[in-house]
Amino acid sequence: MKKIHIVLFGTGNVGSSLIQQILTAGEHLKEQEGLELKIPVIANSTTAFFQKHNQKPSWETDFKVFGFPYQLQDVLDYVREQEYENLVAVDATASEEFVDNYLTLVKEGFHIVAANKVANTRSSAFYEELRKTLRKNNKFFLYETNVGAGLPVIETLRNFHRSHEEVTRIRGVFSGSLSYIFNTFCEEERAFSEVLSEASEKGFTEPDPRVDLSGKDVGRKLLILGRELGLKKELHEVVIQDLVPRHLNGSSSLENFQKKKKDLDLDFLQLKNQLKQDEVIRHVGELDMKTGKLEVKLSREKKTSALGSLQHADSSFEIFTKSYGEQPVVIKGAGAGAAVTARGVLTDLIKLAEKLPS
Ligand SMILES: NC(=O)c1ccc[n+]([C@@H]2O[C@H](COP(=O)([O-])OP(=O)(O)OC[C@H]3O[C@@H](n4cnc5c(N)ncnc54)[C@H](OP(=O)(O)O)[C@@H]3O)[C@@H](O)[C@H]2O)c1
Ligand SMILES: N[C@@H](CCO)C(=O)O
Repeated sequence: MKKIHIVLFGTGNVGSSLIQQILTAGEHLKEQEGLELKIPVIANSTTAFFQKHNQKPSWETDFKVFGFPYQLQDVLDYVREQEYENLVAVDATASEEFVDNYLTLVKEGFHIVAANKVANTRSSAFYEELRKTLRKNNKFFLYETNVGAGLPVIETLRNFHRSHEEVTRIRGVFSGSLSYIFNTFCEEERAFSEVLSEASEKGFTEPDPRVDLSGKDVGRKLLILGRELGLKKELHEVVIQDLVPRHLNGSSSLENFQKKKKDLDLDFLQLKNQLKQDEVIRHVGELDMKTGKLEVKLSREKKTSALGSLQHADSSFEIFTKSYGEQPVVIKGAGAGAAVTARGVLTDLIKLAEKLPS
């Protein structure tokens, strides 16, 4: 039986669903994959919990009762002392700062599986250094859920790139939360801020929903896909339509934004009122490999079009390549949500295990 030891950072929507899915899939993984996934350490931003035995369904209570304030070094010391084999750090945070730990984690013997998009969208220098450090230490970094949650977008693109298939363009609705927000807002007579709150409650938005509304989250996804295809770009080069009013942007607090988010309602209502009867608003990302342009913007689409007819929190990625010609390869489905994202992380863990010795 192959054993993987997971140190989980982040116990929010994605992290907690992942624990539940690993617990539920435990016997199946042992029987079908010959794989045992253990989670000896669970941590959020302030508290860590060292599980002396395997994880239990009661992990949340244990986390509250036995969790303690920690530094990363405490975790590193603990896992070294336990001599765990096949260590994996799962980054289910949205933290910019946590990514500062990646190089240390790799040097300390961890593979990394990340839902967090930050590492892949920092400077090219960091992007390269991380990959160099991974190679030098024979470690793997998997991050399928960085784009399209559980949808196999990165894997598909990587397969095209590896087989020398020329990807010319990718267009689509890259954001699950903004898909839900505009699908609902255009369909129903409700205030924009109300729909935004609902998307957050359903776990579709980033912890700070302005990361979605500002277009930064989709900008990141475009950059991640572009870099997979060999494009040398930085996040600041993505052309982004920012939907956050200036007085509520990153220089004001999240609390202030939550208090005043009704300020968004009038502008979006006016936008909706300008639509023709057969039109809807969609939040669209475009990556043009020929010009190297990456763009995030709102677009008026026909209700009957592929993007106009999207439902729920569905994303849709239209991938144009040389061999497929005018007809794109389309990957479509839930683009956000704890369950689908956690399933994508779990799939990455299984793929990682296949690469490791027994
Ligand atoms: N939700 C989705 O549909 C979806 C889809 C694809 C990818 N993702 C990505 O998945 C990640 C998590 O999303 P989420 O919805 O689960 O967010 P969330 O519910 O806000 O959870 C974030 C978790 O990260 C923890 N955290 C923050 N900083 C940390 C640090 N420095 N060290 C350890 N833990 C830290 C938080 O702990 P505290 O409570 O202590 O702050 C919290 O437990 C994000 O990067 C997001 O982009 C999400
Ligand atoms: N906030 C992101 C989560 C998935 O990355 C979205 O709405 O698409």
